[in-house]
Amino acid sequence: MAKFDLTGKRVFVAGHRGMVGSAIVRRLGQENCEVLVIDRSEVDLRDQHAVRSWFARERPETVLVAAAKVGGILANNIYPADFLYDNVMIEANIIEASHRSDVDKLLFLGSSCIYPKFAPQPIREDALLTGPLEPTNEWYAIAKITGIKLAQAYRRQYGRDYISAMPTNLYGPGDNFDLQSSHVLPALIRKAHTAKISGLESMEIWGTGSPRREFLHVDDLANACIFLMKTYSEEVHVNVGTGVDISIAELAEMVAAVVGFSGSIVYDNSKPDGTPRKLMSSDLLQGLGWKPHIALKDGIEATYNWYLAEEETNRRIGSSGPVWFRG
Ligand SMILES: NC(=O)C1=CN([C@@H]2O[C@H](COP(=O)(O)OP(=O)(O)OC[C@H]3O[C@@H](n4cnc5c(N)ncnc54)[C@H](OP(=O)(O)O)[C@@H]3O)[C@@H](O)[C@H]2O)C=CC1
Ligand SMILES: C[C@H]1O[C@H](OP(=O)(O)OP(=O)(O)OC[C@H]2O[C@@H](n3cnc4c(=O)[nH]c(N)nc43)[C@H](O)[C@@H]2O)[C@@H](O)[C@@H](O)C1=O
Repeated sequence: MAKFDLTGKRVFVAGHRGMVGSAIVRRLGQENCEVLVIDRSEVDLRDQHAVRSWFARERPETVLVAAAKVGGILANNIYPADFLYDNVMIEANIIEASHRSDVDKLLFLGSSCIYPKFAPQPIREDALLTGPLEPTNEWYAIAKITGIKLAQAYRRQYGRDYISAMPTNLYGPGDNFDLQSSHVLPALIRKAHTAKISGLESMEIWGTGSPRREFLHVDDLANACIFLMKTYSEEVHVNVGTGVDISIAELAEMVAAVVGFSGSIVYDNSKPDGTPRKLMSSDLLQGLGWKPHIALKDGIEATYNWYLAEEETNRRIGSSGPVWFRG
């Protein structure tokens, strides 16, 4: 298929207030296109009628699906119904409404958790559906696999150019720093910062510290999304990562060093480790000509600075809770 041109297009970013959606909106500022967004208070994306009506009225020409029920290992484990139901409804409604409204280009965002818990490393795209999932996030994973399959099904049955990208663990400005529902990297920033300013001797982290994860800055992801929108038109989903992973223990040391916390790190083994390792193969995406630019340490420094600025803003406006607290 021909390369896709965003120029002059009405581009709907679903989930524009989230970490990924807001990064995509920032990145689209470099394109000559019109960005459309919806507030959740106006349209709950789980509501089929509301979604269809909005599409019929606003007529987007292309769509990026960054809306989802998202959370770290604990939230995924505690709220399986929300992670399955919300995500299936959001993606099914948006993909079906896009087809009805004749949207021909759509990018669906999944997650590296779609792959089997013990997939061979680095995990290639063809590892999908080759083995059992990690139990802490199988509900979310099944919803995300459904999203990939929906995009493929509309391509096969209706010839739609609907593509899917599978990001690795993400972080950056706009992340969720609530300790119960967040992912590990923002949690470690907040824990190290709290321990530092409280003069604590230690900070506690979950699990054994031995699991390995791959981390990508959200601005790199946003770049990859636009790159794929413009250049990619195949049925197979595309992994988006750095190709490099790190243990949670090493990550905790790195975050503590950036934040300036010099106490000890204590492991709470009652919390789950989850998948032992999920390093994705980046061969497909890098073969297409894309690569990330933000090194992990630089990205953590920038994210910590963003966190401090948010905290300062809250202090100045006398907010009862930080704006980044989503508990
Ligand atoms: N964060 C990560 O590490 C990773 C994320 N991803 C994927 O990237 C995408 C975005 O994630 P991320 O930005 O981190 O998540 P966020 O939680 O930051 O953002 C999710 C967005 O979806 C919106 N949303 C959720 N439910 C509804 C609903 N029912 N109706 C309307 N809007 C809704 C939220 O709206 P509101 O702001 O109003 O709450 C929010 O804007 C997801 O598809 C996720 O699976 C993939 C891999 C890793
Ligand atoms: C993106 C991805 O994110 C999730 O999968 P995950 O990678 O397992 O998620 P996580 O970031 O929460 O944890 C990574 C590792 O870090 C350890 N860990 C230590 N200390 C803290 C801590 O304080 N908080 C958290 N959250 N984890 C901690 C934790 O025990 C685990 O070993 C799923 O939502 C999945 O569906 C998904 O898509």
